[in-house]
Amino acid sequence: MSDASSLLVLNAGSSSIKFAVYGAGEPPVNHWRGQADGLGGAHARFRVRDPDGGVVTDEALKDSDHRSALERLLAWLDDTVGYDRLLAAGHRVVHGGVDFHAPVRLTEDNTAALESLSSLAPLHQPHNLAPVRILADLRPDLPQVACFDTAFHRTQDAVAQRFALPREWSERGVIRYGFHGLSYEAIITALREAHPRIAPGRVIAAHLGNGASLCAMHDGRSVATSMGFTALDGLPMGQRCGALDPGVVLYLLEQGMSRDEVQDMLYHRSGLLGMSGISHDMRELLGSDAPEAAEAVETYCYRAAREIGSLAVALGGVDALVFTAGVGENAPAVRAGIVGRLGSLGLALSAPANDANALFISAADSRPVLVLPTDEEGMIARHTRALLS
Ligand SMILES: Nc1ncnc2c1ncn2[C@@H]1O[C@H](COP(=O)(O)OP(=O)(O)O)[C@@H](O)[C@H]1O
Ligand SMILES: CC(=O)OP(=O)(O)O
Ligand SMILES: [Mg+2]
Repeated sequence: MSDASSLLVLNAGSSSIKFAVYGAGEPPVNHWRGQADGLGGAHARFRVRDPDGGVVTDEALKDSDHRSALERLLAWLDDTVGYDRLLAAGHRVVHGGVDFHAPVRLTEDNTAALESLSSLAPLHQPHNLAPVRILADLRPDLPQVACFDTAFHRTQDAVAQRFALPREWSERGVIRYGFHGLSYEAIITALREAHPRIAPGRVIAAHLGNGASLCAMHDGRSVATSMGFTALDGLPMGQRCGALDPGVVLYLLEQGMSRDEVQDMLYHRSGLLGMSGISHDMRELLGSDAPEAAEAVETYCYRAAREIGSLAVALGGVDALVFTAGVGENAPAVRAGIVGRLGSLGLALSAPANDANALFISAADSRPVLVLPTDEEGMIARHTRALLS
């Protein structure tokens, strides 16, 4: 495969389709990134940027459904790289369940199998897979590949994946899958390439974005992670509750809430939004002087620090900590609120480096603490290329 051919990468959500276009050489090189957002609303837009952030296209979408957005994207690709130059589409699919441990070429059968996992990732799975169906219809000859958020964690020991439930349920796939695996793989790949002394060590990565989780890695392999059976577990997130006493769910049901109402509350009305009553957006909470905003941020940092302590035990110590994703890459106050609680692990920040969002933000006498941009799309491009060549 040559760089003259292109790979399309899609990360589709409920109201947006994020995409990136790569040259198909080794390694794939990014040419454009973009998104169709506001889908389903009155102000859907289609935007494309070059790798320097320059705006290539920014226009309103006449029709705001996912199919129209993909039609616009394909038309733009036809004009830009040409129909024959597009070799494949690689998709982020959040849940691979028991059966999918590595990227796969999508067929009718495995697409249906992945759709059947939708209740395990209601925020993501149906939206990740809708474009697969639409593209299969619009471009039946285009190979499509699914890359899973869960796959990277399948190397974990059984003890890390087990719930303390009756064995029959573990055997039926009720285990800790873990998510954000493409992001953690991108982080370990970046460490291997630029910081080869850190990569093989005991590394904890904190992916703090809309969803948030932690991953403990040793020798570049996932050892433990904070998310479990679904992407609700672990850290409090923008709108999701994170780890919760399961007795709370029973109590809510007993109080007369329906299953769907409980699901809506835990996925959409909890986390930073629920605690603050103001917003799910960390930027807004950090800029607010309401005490509820400060309490929500404090709980977020406290819980992340506690969970980092738990992962440090799973690793038998920690050699480096990496922050990534929207909050991790851009919010010095959150990093300070977390690392300020981790002195007992030998971790401390340099305030000026942290405030500058520098690559290394640790104090001189601390183990390394880094800020690294994640690149889920780049990882998908690499997997898609590898699977097809
Ligand atoms: N400068 C910033 N300060 C604080 N939080 C930020 C900043 N920039 C982005 N964020 C947070 O990052 C979150 C989005 O993270 P991101 O990784 O882009 O999410 P996703 O890719 O899952 O949609 C936003 O909800 C916002 O709260
Ligand atoms: C799995 C998950 O939570 O993903 P995101 O952070 O994109 O919502
Ligand atoms: Mg994300």
